[in-house]
Amino acid sequence: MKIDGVASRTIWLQPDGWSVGILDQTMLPHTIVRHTLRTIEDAAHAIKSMQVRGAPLIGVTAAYGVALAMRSDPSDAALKQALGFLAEQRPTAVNLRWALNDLEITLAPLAPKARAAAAYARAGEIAEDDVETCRSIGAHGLRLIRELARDKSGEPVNILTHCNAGWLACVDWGTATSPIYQAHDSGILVHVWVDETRPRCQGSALTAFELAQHGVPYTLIADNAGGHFMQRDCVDMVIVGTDRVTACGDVANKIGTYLKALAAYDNGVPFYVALPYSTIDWSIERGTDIPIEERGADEVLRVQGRLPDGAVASVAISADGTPVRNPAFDVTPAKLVTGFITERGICEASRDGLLSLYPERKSAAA
Ligand SMILES: CSC[C@H]1O[C@H](OP(=O)(O)O)[C@H](O)[C@@H]1O
Repeated sequence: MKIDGVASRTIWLQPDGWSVGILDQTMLPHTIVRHTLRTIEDAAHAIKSMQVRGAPLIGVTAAYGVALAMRSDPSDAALKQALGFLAEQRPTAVNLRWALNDLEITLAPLAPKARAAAAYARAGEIAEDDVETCRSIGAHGLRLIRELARDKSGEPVNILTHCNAGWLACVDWGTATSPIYQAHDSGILVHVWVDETRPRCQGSALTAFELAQHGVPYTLIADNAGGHFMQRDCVDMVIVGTDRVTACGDVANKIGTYLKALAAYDNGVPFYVALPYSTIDWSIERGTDIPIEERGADEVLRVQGRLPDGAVASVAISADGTPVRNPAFDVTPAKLVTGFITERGICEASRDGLLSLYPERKSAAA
């Protein structure tokens, strides 16, 4: 996608052929800052600090983190240490484990001297696969939006989304936003209700930013307003992303998603989850088995913003010493999900639904 009219991605291999560039998402929307990752520690910090975030992008960053580690020390011990170190950075998005498993399978059989080049090649393949996968998610999701548009008599299709499952959560296109971009680009009138998504405000800081850059009409709303707009027939569908879907269709996503799913269910609003194959965790069935990341208190106690003089600052919004819990994700049970939008098509949120699109998994899922 584009930033100020210039084609941009969230992560890229630098011209030197080994260091890795990233867009620092903790500085958006106020400033565009790009960093260079030169070590596995840089990659781990980028994931942990949420300079890069979003399940697919976390996976790609981890893959390049392994490549950086292999450039430094390709030994068996170093490979094992690198995989374990990166896996510790964030627990919920299954793409992190998926990518690390992929790199382990790719690199373990190789002679150490061959590992760095193979790791960079595989990380690049994973990144390019993510671009095509997200484009395909958009093509399938476009069909749903086009069907809704038929009944709108020239009015926009109103879509609510939560957090950021946009191109900033991936390498390009996004998951939840890809159908929106493709509908907009094909001339279908769309409007997006953007949940601000406290406490990290990925909606107000990231989704609003990328939709504005693409010229997609949107309205930023408080997280607590979504149910009200659904009740007033202002929402035609909900599309969110996900960090992990179980083999039976339960969905882990940014905290607050479950509440939106309840409001959608109560108001008969279609609730879709967009995801790539790499976000399906075939090893677990129940959403309650998904590890939920607990993040620091300051994310709730403080907000970052731009001062009148343009400087970006963090300010406290609660009294010092306020006790905080900060779960970063929640789990939406499959029964509240209308369907999944994947790179292979659309299916119901169930084991059978997922296996209808991924039949090669039937033996493993038995
Ligand atoms: C396409 S994955 C997007 C997914 O990841 C976000 O979490 P975070 O910003 O903490 O990495 C959020 O759950 C999005 O739906």
